[in-house]
Amino acid sequence: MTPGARVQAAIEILDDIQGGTPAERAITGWARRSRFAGSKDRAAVRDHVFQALRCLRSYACLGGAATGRGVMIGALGAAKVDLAGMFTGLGYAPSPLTATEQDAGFDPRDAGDRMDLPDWIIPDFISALGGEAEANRVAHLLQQRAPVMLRVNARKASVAQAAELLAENGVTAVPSSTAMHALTVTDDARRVASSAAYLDGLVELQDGSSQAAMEVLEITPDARVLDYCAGGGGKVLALAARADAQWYAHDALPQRLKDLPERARRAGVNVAIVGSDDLPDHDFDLVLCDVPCSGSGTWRRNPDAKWRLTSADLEKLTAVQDQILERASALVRPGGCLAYATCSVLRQENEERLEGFTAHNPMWRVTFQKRWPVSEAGDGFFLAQLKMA
Ligand SMILES: C[S@@+](CC[C@H](N)C(=O)[O-])C[C@H]1O[C@@H](n2cnc3c(N)ncnc32)[C@H](O)[C@@H]1O
Repeated sequence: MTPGARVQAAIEILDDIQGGTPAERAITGWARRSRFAGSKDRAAVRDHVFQALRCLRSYACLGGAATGRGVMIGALGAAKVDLAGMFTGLGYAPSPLTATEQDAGFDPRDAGDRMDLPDWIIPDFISALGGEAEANRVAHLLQQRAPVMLRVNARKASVAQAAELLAENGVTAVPSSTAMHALTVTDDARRVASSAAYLDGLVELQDGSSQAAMEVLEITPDARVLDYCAGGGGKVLALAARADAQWYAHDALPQRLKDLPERARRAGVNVAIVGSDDLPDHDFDLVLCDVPCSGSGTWRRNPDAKWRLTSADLEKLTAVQDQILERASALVRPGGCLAYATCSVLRQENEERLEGFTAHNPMWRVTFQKRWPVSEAGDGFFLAQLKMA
């Protein structure tokens, strides 16, 4: 595909997304209809779409329209691409800009346009981040592509050994100060999944802030540790890499756990999967709740989510978070710990949930609480540890 044809494909996919189709489904649908597109074309089109979604409102201003075409005009203009050279109408390239389109763009003025956030969330976003300066900084980072980060499995390799092995397969990765075993991939992230370091369990894909959070949880030797919302198992695998304990994973949706056995095998650890009916009360030394959340600290990885989230969704999420805390707390043995984590920056999903929980359950107190900020080397993440008084 020519560069122009890739832009035209992105325009069509963005129109599909604006029409209500979730981004992943819109991209997959286009790829199925476009058998001529090779893997490099698919990656380039996906990159266009994801970057456009990160900056949907600001690009719509710059391009003068909130359509797929307007957004891509804004995106390419912001990237200083020669628009006349791209919008040629030749082959599958988009048609040339009309006179109206050439003059339609303007600089984003409103806060929501500048920050690329839905209007309804801006007050909460600013207050959660302690003021406009930090909110603008974070919003700006969410407009950019996220770093690709790896966690080196300390059971199998040092950070330096893992970086060396990755380099043999064409992946360049450098140590990150965000977490002890973190690497940031600086070149050819697409080769990670087929690299020997990945296939042999020396590295896992994991954001730096998640890694840093899993470094601070207290694990006593031989403890019984339950990852209550385990999903793909990223958190329990990070914990299992640093301590010897008995590891258990649970998820309300068991299909979410499907990759965990293979990931645990690669990592060289045992993680037992437990169903909801097989969870005895007061049985675990530590129960980690990495709860479902808005993902607002990770919106640069999943930018579609920031436009889909509504205030009603946020309310439903906080109700689920409360239910999880209540249920998970009953699984902790006397003297044990409960951990609560989100990848959200919002107070409603973090501090306010803990305030509500400890108000209803005064025997629990928060012993540790930390926010990891959105940065060049990590997503927004929140972790609290609670003990029974
Ligand atoms: C943030 S994701 C977990 C990510 C995972 N810990 C990781 O590191 O890969 C939240 C998970 O919670 C699960 N979940 C949702 N509601 C739940 C509930 N009531 N009880 C337990 N798990 C739930 C979801 O299916 C989802 O897999």
